[in-house]
Amino acid sequence: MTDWSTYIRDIPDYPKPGIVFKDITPLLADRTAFARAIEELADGLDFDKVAGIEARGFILAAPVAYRYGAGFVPLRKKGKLPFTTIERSYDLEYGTAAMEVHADAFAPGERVLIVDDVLATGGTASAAVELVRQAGAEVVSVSFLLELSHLSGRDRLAGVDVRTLVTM
Ligand SMILES: O=P(O)(O)OC[C@H]1O[C@H](OP(=O)(O)OP(=O)(O)O)[C@H](O)[C@@H]1O
Ligand SMILES: Nc1ncnc2[nH]cnc12
Repeated sequence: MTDWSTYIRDIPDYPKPGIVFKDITPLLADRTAFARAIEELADGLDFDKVAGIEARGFILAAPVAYRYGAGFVPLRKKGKLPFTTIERSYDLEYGTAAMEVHADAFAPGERVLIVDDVLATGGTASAAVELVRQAGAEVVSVSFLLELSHLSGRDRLAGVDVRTLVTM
């Protein structure tokens, strides 16, 4: 059993006063912890593609796709994708944003695993689920390194299979 919390540090008042930012860079920098995290984010799941959420989600989602022989699809912040896109707006713990995916990113019915680093309010992840479904694919699961349980993000993912490696 890995004690993931030893690799995640608290940064108070970042990026705004009152927010305790969970910094995962110590975990990423540790070869054993990083490899285990990639393994455990998707262990036992059956999927065709991994959709990664910009930006920190990309760091995890692309290695998961490579490790499990799946394709990778970026879910990007508005204005970054060059082809025709589908868009969704969402709220964050510290602001609002919009997310896009290429309209042709998935074949109809493809099985998709969504990967991100942190589940906080669930605004980002629920927008990602809607976006992937709107693009014609099936969301098999959403996997996170870390869940901030006091923000109740799981409530916004009701009916979706959710996996988190550590809860804080
Ligand atoms: O559950 P929520 O309240 O939606 O918050 C979680 C999201 O917030 C962070 O992303 P952020 O938008 O800060 O972007 P970054 O990955 O580019 O730093 C994090 O990486 C998640 O995507
Ligand atoms: N407190 C937090 N720390 C790191 N990433 C986050 N994303 C949303 N809230 C966050």
